[in-house]
Amino acid sequence: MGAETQNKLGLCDTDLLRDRGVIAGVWQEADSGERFAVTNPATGAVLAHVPMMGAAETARAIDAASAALPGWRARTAQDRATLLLRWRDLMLDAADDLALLLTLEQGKSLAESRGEITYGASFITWFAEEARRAYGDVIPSPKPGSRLITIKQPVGVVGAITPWNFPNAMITRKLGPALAAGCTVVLKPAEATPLSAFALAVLAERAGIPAGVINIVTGDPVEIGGALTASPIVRKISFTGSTRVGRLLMAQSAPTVKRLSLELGGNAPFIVFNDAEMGPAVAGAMASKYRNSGQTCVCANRLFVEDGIHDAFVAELRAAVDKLRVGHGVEAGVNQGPLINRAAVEKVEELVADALAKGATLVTGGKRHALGGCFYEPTILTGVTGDMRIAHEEIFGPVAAIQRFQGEEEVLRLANDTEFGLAAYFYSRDLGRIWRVAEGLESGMVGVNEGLISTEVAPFGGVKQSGLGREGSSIGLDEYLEVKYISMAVG
Ligand SMILES: NC(=O)C1=CN([C@@H]2O[C@H](COP(=O)(O)OP(=O)(O)OC[C@H]3O[C@@H](n4cnc5c(N)ncnc54)[C@H](OP(=O)(O)O)[C@@H]3O)[C@@H](O)[C@H]2O)C=CC1
Ligand SMILES: O=C(O)CCCC(=O)O
Repeated sequence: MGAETQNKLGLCDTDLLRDRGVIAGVWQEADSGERFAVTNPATGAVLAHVPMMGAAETARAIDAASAALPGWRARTAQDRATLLLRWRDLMLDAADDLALLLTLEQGKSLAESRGEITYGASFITWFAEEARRAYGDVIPSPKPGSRLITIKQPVGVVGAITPWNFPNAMITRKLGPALAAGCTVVLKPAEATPLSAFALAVLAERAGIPAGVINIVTGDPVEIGGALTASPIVRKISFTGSTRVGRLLMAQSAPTVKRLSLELGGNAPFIVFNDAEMGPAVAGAMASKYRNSGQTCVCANRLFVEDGIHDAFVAELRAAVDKLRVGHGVEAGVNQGPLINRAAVEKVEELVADALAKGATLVTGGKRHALGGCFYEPTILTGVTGDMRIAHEEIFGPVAAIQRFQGEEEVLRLANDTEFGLAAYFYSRDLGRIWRVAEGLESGMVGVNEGLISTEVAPFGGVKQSGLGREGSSIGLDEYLEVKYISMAVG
């Protein structure tokens, strides 16, 4: 890419903008020479053209990761940690550029992008530290003259497939533990947001992470996913994205019996009981619902508000929503960027139209924003009921869909009436209820009196059809390690 194109985006370090995949340390085009455009969802402007790779390039990337594996896993955990921390430092030094690139290709506000870069880097720090604590066990033997021990070893080559809603942090949440454990990776970032992935690879190279440890292929998701899952060399698939694709990857991984981490769709309930403190409940709903314009898998998807507090809560939520500022993420003061593409806007429109046709009430918003393109107005609907699509499907947009309820029993039944089980939130000041509801919710994560619960130190993941495994936390490293049991006769 020419220096002029790179400079156009306003990066200080123009070398961070790349437009090729990387295999065995070599930045390269697709075999066919074909490319596809990466656009800014706020303006439609083309940011870059990147390679349309497929099965053949993926096979070479797998071979590169396999060739790099013996050297990488043989290093000490301390050595890998040193390189990872150097990579982390470079990310933080380049935070402004990484955030700008992220906002340009994904749309979220610069403030949110900066937050994501810090959050993304935190996974590298955490797993660099955890790498040195991949302890095994000594097991008291049931027979004399024998010693039983376990050791932990890297799974091997990992295929990582990541989504567009967190173009930085979903990569570091997978590559941090994979590399720390001693695995090598073939990464397929989302079609909409490959530039953040390439920038991370540039920094990894500068940090001294050897060629072949991180390989990136962009292009046809079916071909790339097919090649990764079919390969007997790839021992694990780590995926974040829709439940539909997660199911597919699980089925495709069956013939080679791969390890799987699947972080899939959510339908988070956000429950406000009569005894909740109003201020924090509204602030939590704003954070949980409107972060990233509603495009996270842990966003409040269904808000259940108890009868006695319902009208006051809706009024306060509306006051807060009406203060949101929609616009291009790079503009000062904007906190609601565009949705990722036209299809996302159309899906939100369909869900809102279906709800209104079935009797929901529009409190505010409810249509495309005057800015046009991919912008949608922050919206509140009340009177939502279980027969509406919006109560069952992931909205992935800035729409608060509010249902009224009476009592703990009813709301637990409603909250659990979904095939998903990722995050759930509730607000109450009753200690007994807090325990009962936290235990009764069918979800992998629960926020009690808070709407933002993600952190690198805690296990992130779901139950039911929201996925398998956990990312972050000490458990997150185990997802990339195999336990080997060694039994020794010592005479
Ligand atoms: N859990 C979460 O965080 C996310 C949930 N979603 C949910 O999914 C909906 C659709 O979003 P979408 O971006 O289409 O999600 P997808 O699940 O389609 O995309 C996620 C990743 O999977 C890749 N992918 C798509 N099809 C295949 C395949 N057959 N084999 C292997 N990889 C594949 C995508 O590639 P490519 O980009 O090239 O298509 C992307 O890298 C959203 O509206 C939301 O409801 C979406 C993103 C994240
Ligand atoms: O939407 C996702 O897939 C991840 C949510 C971001 C986070 O809170 O970690």
